[in-house]
Amino acid sequence: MKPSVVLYKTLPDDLRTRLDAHFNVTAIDGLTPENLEKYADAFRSAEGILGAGGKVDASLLDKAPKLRAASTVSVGYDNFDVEALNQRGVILMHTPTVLTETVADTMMALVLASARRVVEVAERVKAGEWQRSIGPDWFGIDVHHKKLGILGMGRIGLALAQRAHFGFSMPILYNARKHHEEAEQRFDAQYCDLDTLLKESDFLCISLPLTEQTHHLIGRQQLAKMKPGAVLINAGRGPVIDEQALIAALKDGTLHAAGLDVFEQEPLPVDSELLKLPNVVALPHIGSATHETRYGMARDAVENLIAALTGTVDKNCVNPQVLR
Ligand SMILES: NC(=O)c1ccc[n+]([C@@H]2O[C@H](COP(=O)([O-])OP(=O)(O)OC[C@H]3O[C@@H](n4cnc5c(N)ncnc54)[C@H](O)[C@@H]3O)[C@@H](O)[C@H]2O)c1
Ligand SMILES: O=C(O)[C@H](O)CO
Repeated sequence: MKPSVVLYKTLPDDLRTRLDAHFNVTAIDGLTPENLEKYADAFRSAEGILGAGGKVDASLLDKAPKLRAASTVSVGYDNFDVEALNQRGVILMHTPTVLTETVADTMMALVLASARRVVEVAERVKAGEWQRSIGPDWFGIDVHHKKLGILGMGRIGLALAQRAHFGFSMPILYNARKHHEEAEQRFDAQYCDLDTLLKESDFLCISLPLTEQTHHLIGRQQLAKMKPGAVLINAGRGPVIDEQALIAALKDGTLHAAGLDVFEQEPLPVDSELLKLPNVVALPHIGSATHETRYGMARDAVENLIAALTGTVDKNCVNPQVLR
């Protein structure tokens, strides 16, 4: 008999067909409390779950006693209680690598848009304000040759460093849990502590995961240490930055601008102060959102679940210790 799985994200037709060939699939539209109750039988018999978003914690796992594998269509897995998965021997699979270059493109787009005020001035053109040659009130700041600080030199940080080094002649500074030899050798990236990164970066780009250690890592004190007129970019996870402290730093001119793909609350509430600030470029968590990359992530998530439940896991596993 095919293993039962709960699918909580819509897949492209060919990937759904592939999933159906391996599993008895119950498709639901998200891990809402209502769906957990409505599809209680499906969760009770599920050996696998596949989807994106929603909390997977002990209370959900208690409803799925047969669960052996969870496959997320994302690289970030801060919405999973990994400790609870480990205790129950559940493998967690994710989709690193396939999205790395696309997310680095998004970060570079945020760097350029924030520095050159692309969104703000384009809106002014649409509003009919371009009536004569523009003056300094439309100008931005240069990107090329400025210092780019990367907080979180992992897969995405490295791909961003490549773009900044070769494309924009930017010196690279970085902070991470350990030295990144490839970044140092290929892009002449210099490791430094967080304080130095804050003080010296013209552009501080965050590509960190959300963990207990990174939650509000950037708060009032850290923002105060940043170079006057610096630009802050975040495409890691929203709660890495204390959003109220960021709003204050943008309002009092400590920062030139911010380019944000992620927020403490998503979707960003429409009454957020951030949306009232002209020096904020706010994107709706589109880091990996291209047709090609979102398809690749869904494909990898399907293959990950097939490997975890019916084959051999040799990559993309968050907690390989469970397999031993
Ligand atoms: N905006 C988006 O759509 C989007 C898309 C993909 C990933 N992300 C986010 O980006 C994160 C990074 O992805 P990745 O593939 O580069 O991951 P990765 O694991 O390759 O890199 C993470 C880096 O962060 C560093 N790090 C972790 N904790 C740290 C700490 N306390 N202090 C300093 N450095 C620390 C690690 O050393 C590593 O260098 C994901 O976890 C996810 O949250 C966002
Ligand atoms: O972690 C990721 O893959 C992206 O943020 C999408 O959730």
